[in-house]
Order: sequence, then C-alpha cells, then structure tokens
Amino acid sequence: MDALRVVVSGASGRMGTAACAAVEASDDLVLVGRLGRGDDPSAALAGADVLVDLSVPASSPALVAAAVEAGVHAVVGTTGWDDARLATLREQLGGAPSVGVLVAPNFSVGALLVTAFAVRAARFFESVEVLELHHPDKVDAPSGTAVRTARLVAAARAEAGVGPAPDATTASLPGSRGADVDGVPVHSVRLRGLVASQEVLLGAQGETVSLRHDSIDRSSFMPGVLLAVRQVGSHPGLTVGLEHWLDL
Ligand SMILES: NC(=O)C1=CN([C@@H]2O[C@H](COP(=O)(O)OP(=O)(O)OC[C@H]3O[C@@H](n4cnc5c(N)ncnc54)[C@H](O)[C@@H]3O)[C@@H](O)[C@H]2O)C=CC1
Ligand SMILES: O=C(O)C1=N[C@H](C(=O)O)C[C@H](O)C1
Repeated sequence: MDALRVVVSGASGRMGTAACAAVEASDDLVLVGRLGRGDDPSAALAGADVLVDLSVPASSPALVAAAVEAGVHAVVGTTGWDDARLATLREQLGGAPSVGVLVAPNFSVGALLVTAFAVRAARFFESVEVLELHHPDKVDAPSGTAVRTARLVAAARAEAGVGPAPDATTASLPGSRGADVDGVPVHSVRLRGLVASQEVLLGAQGETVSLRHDSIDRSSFMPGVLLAVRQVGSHPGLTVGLEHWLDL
C-alpha cells in the first residue's frame, strides 16, 4: 500500500512539531506539507490524503473546510469546536460523502480513559467537579478535554436521573466556583511546568473519588494522532472523540 500523504497545520507549534516528527518517523506515512500562520493551504492539500490540524481555535474551521473542499480527510486536535462549528462542518461533509473528519479534544489514551471512567462513575455520585491544569501558554479555557468530559458526565447524570449537585455557596467573587458546563463546575489552572492534566472529583455521602490524568510530555498524544491518521479515511463523515475508534 502507498504511504499516506500527511499535511500538518500549526506545524511550528508545540503539538505540530511533535506531530511532524511522529509522521516522519512512521514508515507508512509521508509528511508532504507543513502549514504555518498565513500560509495558503490549497497547494499542500492538493497533494495530500490527510490534514492534521494542530493550529489555533480561530484558524481551525477554515483549515478543515479547505481540506474537506479538497477531498482530504482531517484529524483535528485543535480546540474550540463548539456545537455551532460542528454543525457547519457536518453540513459541509454532507456534500463530501467520502471524506472523514475526526475532531479529537484529546489524543492521549490515558486522558480518554479518565473521561470514560468518569462517565461510568457519574450516576453513583451526587457531586462532581472538573479541574483542568495546563501550561500557561495555552490560549483557551476551559480545555477542550474538560468541556467534553463535563458534558459527557452531565449527560450520564441526566440519563440516570441524578439531580443538580448540592451547593449552598454564594460566590462572593465572580468565577470562584468555576465555569458552568451543563451544570458541572470546571476549574482552569495555568501553571508553568505543566503540560496537560485533568482531575475529575466525584463525591457521595462519606466518600470521594479523584480520577486524574497527567500528560507530562506531548509524546503522550502521538500514538493517538498516528492511529487517527491511519483510520480517518475508513470513517466517512464526522466523528467527535477518538474514543469511538478505541472501543472505550
Ligand atoms: N487533541 C489533543 O490531544 C491536543 C490538542 N491540543 C490543541 O492543539 C492546538 C495547538 O496547541 P499547541 O501546539 O500547544 O499550540 P501552539 O500555539 O504551540 O501552536 C499553534 C500553531 O498554529 C499556528 N497557526 C496559527 N494560525 C494558523 C493557520 N491559519 N494555519 C496554520 N498554522 C497556524 C501558530 O503560528 C502556531 O505555530 C490547541 O488548540 C490545543 O488546545 C494540544 C495538545 C493536545
Ligand atoms: O493546549 C493544550 O496543551 C491541550 N489542549 C487540549 C485541550 O484543550 O483539551 C488537549 C490537552 O489537554 C492539551
């Protein structure tokens, strides 16, 4: 089989640099383009099979739209894909039925497992809060992973008939109880020395559970990136979350 031709957008960034190296180290993949801020993606996409987008939330929708337009599959790690953006992309993919796009808030298997464990645990605990901790150069908050975790946990609670978490607190400073994501408080820490961490705190009468994941190096994301690049062409349409391809 011919090697898959891969273009990386955000190629000079922290994740893009690691992804380019991971692609170059793979015998079955060939890196045919590195896109940075201000580059026109069309020429690179013309000779590509898969775009890996690791850019910034402001640029990601246009880059992915250009890939779909060119008939190129896309693996999207960039955050900021809210419901409105996903709906627009879904509509575009309706006109490109053979193209696959994966929007993956997190590529690390450990992070995906923590989210899956939290969803499994959700119905047993009346209280739940999410803490996400990242390096201080991260441009967005809350993290895409935390938003997705909170939404999935909230959906699992709703399905099980768990009511709102108890909370008698009146915040005397705005923000002190975190952001409200479907009723789940999400707290964002930015700290030099960190890469990416998440902790899901669950509480019931007389007991608590803390589910924590730490990416201590961006290499933690690369097996997931490579798996996604290899599989995206076999999954036409939009997939949100790499967990769907890991049987989690
Ligand atoms: N899904 C996952 O597992 C992970 C996702 N991320 C997400 O990936 C994104 C990138 O993260 P980092 O590498 O830490 O950020 P970064 O700031 O180091 O890199 C972003 C790069 O994108 C470039 N860029 C901006 N506009 C562009 C455009 N129009 N075309 C091409 N490149 C463009 C910037 O110049 C920069 O080099 C963020 O949204 C982050 O949240 C980060 C880590 C893991
Ligand atoms: O910006 C980062 O670093 C990360 N971004 C993603 C997110 O917002 O969830 C994934 C991971 O947490 C690292």
